[in-house]
Formats: sequence, C-alpha cells, structure tokens
Amino acid sequence: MTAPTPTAGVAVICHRLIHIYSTDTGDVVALSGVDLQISAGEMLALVGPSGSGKSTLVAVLGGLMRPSAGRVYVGDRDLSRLSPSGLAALRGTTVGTVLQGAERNLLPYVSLSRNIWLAQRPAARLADRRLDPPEEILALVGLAGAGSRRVADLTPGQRQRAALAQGLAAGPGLLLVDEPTSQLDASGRDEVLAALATINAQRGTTLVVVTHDVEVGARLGRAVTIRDGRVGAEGRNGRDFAVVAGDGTLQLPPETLAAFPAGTLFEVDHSDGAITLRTTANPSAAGPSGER
Ligand SMILES: Nc1ncnc2c1ncn2[C@@H]1O[C@H](COP(=O)(O)OP(=O)(O)OP(=O)(O)O)[C@@H](O)[C@H]1O
Repeated sequence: MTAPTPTAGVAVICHRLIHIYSTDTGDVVALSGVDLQISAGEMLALVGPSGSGKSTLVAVLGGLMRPSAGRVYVGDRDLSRLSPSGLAALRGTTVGTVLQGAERNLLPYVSLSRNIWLAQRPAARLADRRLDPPEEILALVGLAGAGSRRVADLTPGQRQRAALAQGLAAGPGLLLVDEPTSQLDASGRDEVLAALATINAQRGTTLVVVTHDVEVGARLGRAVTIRDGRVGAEGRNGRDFAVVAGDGTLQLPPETLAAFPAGTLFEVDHSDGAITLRTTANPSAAGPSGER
C-alpha cells in the first residue's frame, strides 16, 4: 500500500488565543485574544506594526511554545494541550517553520541536499510518511539541480528559496515563513513569491507568511493585520474588512482611531444590511444624533 502523501494542507483555528511572557520587569501580553481561521491550503500574510505579536503567533502555531490561554488547532490537534514531546513531533512533521534570515535555516558546511535530508530524519522515523527526495523539493522552489551546492554558492534569492525547501523537508501541511523577502531586491522577491505559489498549488500546503511588505500581502490574496496582540483587520483580494473579535470588540483603523479616541461614543444604526456608526454629542437626547 502506498504511504499517504504528507503534504496536503491543514487548517488552523485560533480561538481567543492569549500569550503572556513573564519577564523580570513584569508580564508582557503579546497576544491578547487572537481569533483566526485559516482553511486548509490557504495562503495568508500576517502584517502589522513591530511588536504587535506576529512572531509570537507564529511561534505558537509552529509548536515552539504553548499559549498561556485559549485554543489553537493545527489540523485535528489542539496545540494548547500537546505535551512537549507532542509539540516536538508536530514540529518535525506537520508544521515547518522558516526563520527570518535564510542562513539561520541552513547548515553552511553541507550541501543543500544533505541539509534537507537531515531535516527529514524525525519524519523518516514515522513509518507511515512518504518523504520526497531532496532534489524534488529543491525543484519545487526553482532550484532543480542545485542539490550539491552550498549556501555560500547561492544568491540571496536562491538562499531564501533553499530555506523554503528546508522548511518543506518533512512534507508539512502548514508552512510558516518569517519575512522571506525582507532582504531581497524586486527580482529575488518575485522568485520567492513564485516559489510560494508553486508550493501551494502543487502540494496544497497551507502557507502563513509574516511580512512587512504590503505587496507580498497583496500577492498572497489574504492579509491579516495583527495589532496589539489581536486581529485588527483583513484585506482580501484588494478589499478591506474589519473583524469582530471573540469578545465582541471591533478594532478601528489607526487613522479612524486618531480622529475618534478611546471612549468616543458612537450610535449604531442598522439599516438595509448596512451598519452606520455616528458620533454623538449628546447621547442622552432622543432621536438621531449629530454627525461629526
Ligand atoms: N521572549 C520574549 N520575552 C518577553 N517579551 C517578548 C518576548 N518576545 C516578544 N516579546 C514582546 O511581545 C510583544 C510582541 O512581540 P512579537 O515579537 O511577537 O511582535 P512582532 O509583531 O513579531 O514584532 P516584529 O515585527 O518587530 O518582529 C512585544 O511587546 C515584545 O516586546
């Protein structure tokens, strides 16, 4: 019997996900209630200001740490309940993580093929996994025939694609990629985006890409903004959406917040399927309020 193909994408669900770092100077709330659903085989960018919680979210999804509270499912597994060894098994098989800075993912003193082969070892110990030959994975990211080369022989764009191949070594259903284009010129960026699209199309791998590059977000089709540790907004194929969080709150765009600071009262008007928010000078008065 043929072993199952390991690379079908897996879905991700975050439900009121909270993560708090304890430090010598006090607690830091990095994730303050993330509600997010990603379909199997979807491509998504995580965008947002520095310190908003993107890396923390990716570390939780990648099984590098357990969240402080809330639920996070990758496929049918609840990561918030997995033991340390369960998380380690998940990292070696179901989830691949590509760290920021391509070189951090690759050993410099062995060939690309050997790098991938070594990364496949944990998954290879699982009898029911069929792993692709390293050369095949390299071909998927546009590096066919490059198996004998080493990191130092590659251009920055090729290095980043080699790092993607490394992340794919064990045939993960979810690939997390941190800032894959931050140090690349336009052509290197296009090559990386093309490689991501090929991985997604040919393997069905669910892709989550952390990026500061709005163009990358636009090209992936769905861009989720993380702000203050929760989902602030979403862009889908050029359209902008606000997202209601699990606790019923709705984050406003920063430019709106600047004009209407916290504590501003809005009157909510439902009509014809539309919701209108109107600021009100005198909330106790009857009837329609004055617009600002
Ligand atoms: N190991 C840690 N210990 C304590 N606080 C941390 C730790 N890692 C991150 N933080 C804090 O958690 C919050 C979220 O950080 P995080 O790195 O997840 O944000 P980010 O959106 O990925 O930022 P960047 O875009 O700069 O990488 C920040 O306030 C940060 O200072």
